[in-house]
Amino acid sequence: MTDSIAVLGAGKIGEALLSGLLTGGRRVEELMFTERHPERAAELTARYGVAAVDVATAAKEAAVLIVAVKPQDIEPLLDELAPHATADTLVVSLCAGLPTSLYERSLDDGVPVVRVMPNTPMVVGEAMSAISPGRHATNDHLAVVEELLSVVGMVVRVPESQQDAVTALSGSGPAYFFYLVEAMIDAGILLGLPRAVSEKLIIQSAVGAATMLAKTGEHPVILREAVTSPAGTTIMAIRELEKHGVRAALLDAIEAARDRSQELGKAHDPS
Ligand SMILES: NC(=O)C1=CN([C@@H]2O[C@H](COP(=O)(O)OP(=O)(O)OC[C@H]3O[C@@H](n4cnc5c(N)ncnc54)[C@H](O)[C@@H]3O)[C@@H](O)[C@H]2O)C=CC1
Ligand SMILES: O=C(O)[C@@H]1CCC=N1
Repeated sequence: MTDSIAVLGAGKIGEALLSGLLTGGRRVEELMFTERHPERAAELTARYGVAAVDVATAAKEAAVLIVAVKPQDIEPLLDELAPHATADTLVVSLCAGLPTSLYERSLDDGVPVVRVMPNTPMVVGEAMSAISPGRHATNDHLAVVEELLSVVGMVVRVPESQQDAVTALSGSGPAYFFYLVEAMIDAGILLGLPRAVSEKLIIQSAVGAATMLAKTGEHPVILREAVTSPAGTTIMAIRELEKHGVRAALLDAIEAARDRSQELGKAHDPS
């Protein structure tokens, strides 16, 4: 099993990872984090018992450093990290858009970097994480990251050139499903159902549909056709979705997210 792990920047995704790792069997003593805001650090230590440390301590004590700050905050973090990271430190970036080359330019030659796009369902052990090696990351480094992240969900390897698309699909993906669920609950309210009933109906339908997708291996079209009776209720709803361009809206939305991921990378590229 991997040695100690430090999360650098314990916001939403950093906390989701810490909590997922603890639920998945990691011991508190194997984990640590850095956090710019002391109140936030105190809150997390109180909640999980994990120690807040400084970057120098994290780099000295942890075998894996997981960067989870906003892309916009990466430069000061790299300035802090650069004097301490060596070829024995594995740096794992969770930051949307940021290429491994950005880290390699700032850190000593030979520091291995793995770029990861996870998602928040890691908090319930159902993350989808895609990982890509930087220039100095070997198969062994990828295996370490796979082992670490498999505790909180599924892991796939992708070429780094696909990471902006992955970010738009599975990194942001949970938000699209939450948005859809929110809108469907509102529809229940529109039809006069009590909110609690509407929430229960839609959330269990989402769980059921997701479980069917995951467990039957059937294509979504086949599963949808099985719900859609001739001249029935479902086809009336599908016609409205098509009329309102929901499919095209999704294609545009995910393309916009991919473009934003590319922009975030370019904003930190001096060339
Ligand atoms: N929220 C999500 O669903 C996902 C986020 N990501 C990526 O994870 C990263 C973090 O995102 P969130 O957790 O949503 O942001 P966040 O703003 O909730 O968390 C970032 C944390 O880093 C801390 N921080 C900033 N600079 C620091 C420094 N120099 N030293 C120590 N702590 C520092 C901030 O105080 C904050 O608590 C981003 O790069 C994002 O692209 C990736 C996948 C999913
Ligand atoms: O919205 C964002 O930029 C981050 C990256 C993927 C999910 N949340």
